[in-house]
Amino acid sequence: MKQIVIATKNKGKANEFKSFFSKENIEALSLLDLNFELPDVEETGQTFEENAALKAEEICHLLKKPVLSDDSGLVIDALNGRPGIYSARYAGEEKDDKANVQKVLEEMENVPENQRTARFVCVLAIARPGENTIFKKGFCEGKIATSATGEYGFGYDPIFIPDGYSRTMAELQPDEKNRISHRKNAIDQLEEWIHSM
Ligand SMILES: O=P(O)(O)OP(=O)(O)OP(=O)(O)OC[C@H]1O[C@@H](n2cnc3c(O)ncnc32)[C@H](O)[C@@H]1O
Ligand SMILES: [Mg+2]
Repeated sequence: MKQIVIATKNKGKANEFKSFFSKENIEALSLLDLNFELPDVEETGQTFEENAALKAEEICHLLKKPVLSDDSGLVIDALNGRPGIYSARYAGEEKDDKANVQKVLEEMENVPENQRTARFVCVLAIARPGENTIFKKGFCEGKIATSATGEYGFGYDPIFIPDGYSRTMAELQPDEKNRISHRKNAIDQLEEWIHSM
């Protein structure tokens, strides 16, 4: 079976990639699956693209094979685009999903329904030894709920209501999230590269 390394230590993301790639008969291995220690790549970029490139290129350089990375986040209009590229560490360096969700809910407390628009963004980078890095970007439009509900997914899923739905992303079955998500929309654009693997 073909394999692809995903430069992520996020279990929720890793599981979604495993599900997408298994449909193509490719095994997706995250950094959590590799039985040697790889560094935490510092995400010092100012854009999703810069951070995705940092993660894919550093791990590609160490492993000497193609590596895919994902830099993603939640962009909220009423918060001028925050948490954006800081989504993972919005409430602090310990990357606590529940604390991040709570911080957003508090900041959005007095924002009326029609101003709660937001989108998930996913930038994928594929770094290959000796070649230029490829980027693909996907979005999922929606709005911010007034409380957290649902047990599926990860991150901000419990407070994100995708357009066309009345439930949060965390209330959707994983298969359903994976049909409409920002990650799915970015991965769909990888088709040509996947078939050239
Ligand atoms: O950098 P890696 O190791 O991949 O893992 P990370 O969790 O730090 O990932 P990012 O730097 O890309 O930060 C993205 C954050 O945005 C949020 N996020 C991204 N995709 C999401 C999704 O599908 N559903 C809910 N929240 C998501 C979630 O809080 C992530 O921690
Ligand atoms: Mg990160």
